[in-house]
Amino acid sequence: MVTLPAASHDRWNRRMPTTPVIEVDSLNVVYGDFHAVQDLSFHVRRGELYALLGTNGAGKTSTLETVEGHRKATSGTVRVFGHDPADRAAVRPRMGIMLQDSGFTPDLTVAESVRLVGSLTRRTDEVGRVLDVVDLTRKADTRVSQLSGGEKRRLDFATAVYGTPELVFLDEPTTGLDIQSRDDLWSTVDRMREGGTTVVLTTHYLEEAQQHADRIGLMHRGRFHREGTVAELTRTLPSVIRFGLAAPAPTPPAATREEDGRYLVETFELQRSLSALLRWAEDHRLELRDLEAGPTRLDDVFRAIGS
Ligand SMILES: Nc1ncnc2c1ncn2[C@@H]1O[C@H](COP(=O)(O)OP(=O)(O)OP(=O)(O)O)[C@@H](O)[C@H]1O
Repeated sequence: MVTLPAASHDRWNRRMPTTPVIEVDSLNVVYGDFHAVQDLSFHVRRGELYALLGTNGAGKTSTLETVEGHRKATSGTVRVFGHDPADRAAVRPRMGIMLQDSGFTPDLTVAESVRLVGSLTRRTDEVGRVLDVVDLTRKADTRVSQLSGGEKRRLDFATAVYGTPELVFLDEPTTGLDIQSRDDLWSTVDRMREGGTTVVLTTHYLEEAQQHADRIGLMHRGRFHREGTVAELTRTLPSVIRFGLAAPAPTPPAATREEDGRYLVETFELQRSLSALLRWAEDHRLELRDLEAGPTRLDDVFRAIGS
């Protein structure tokens, strides 16, 4: 079971100054008679990694498109570096956006595509440096149409890396990447953050959000279901102990049987419940098979939505 990165909250409290890079206040996005984003407010501070997560159709894309300046708010205010994001000249050179598909022209080479990022964003960088960071140096002269899915994703990442912008949006950044490429991407993001870059992340890989985010906004049906640090989001749910028993065995105390025949103990006192269970197993000379014990994971917070 995953152990919570206890450092996350502390790290954020210790190191993050309070200057907001993104300020969203009472944002509403309405499509026809459908209210997709409802009175949403959140701030992202300089240097913070903020993960906007949520159920399908929760309104994440609508929110991000508004913050990125691609969509107009129906009402409410959005400020990026203190500017209206529609003021592209003021905002765009300072932010890098890694979309789910950047839509690079298939006939351009990788190097030409990266160069194009520079001229479109008006940020300065060395094409060679960017290719090196996203590990595409060997593919510099390859056409975009000939890249593998993972290589295309790394080229998408170049849009966020080019010129090391102050603010980076990563939309499902690691989808389609192998483990090595994922680790490399996160190392690059970590290095950018050490230099002060602010990151807004959306992902369906909750473990990545749990591991890397300072704070999480968890959306459901246009609103925040919860918002806070990973620890704050998971603290309100009990920790869990799961194990199996060789039949026949007496029912262990405080445990419920799950559909797969394993037992589940939910507790707000993990250490005490675990030692009670171990004593019980010892007394009955029973083996607790595939014993797992740990705090609530972000997955469990998601599963609790609507329940
Ligand atoms: N242009 C549009 N016209 C009408 N409805 C829209 C439009 N764009 C989005 N919606 C609706 O608004 C809601 C929020 O959509 P949005 O794409 O922002 O959600 P999301 O959280 O990004 O979802 P997912 O995780 O499924 O990508 C959905 O119910 C969607 O069908």
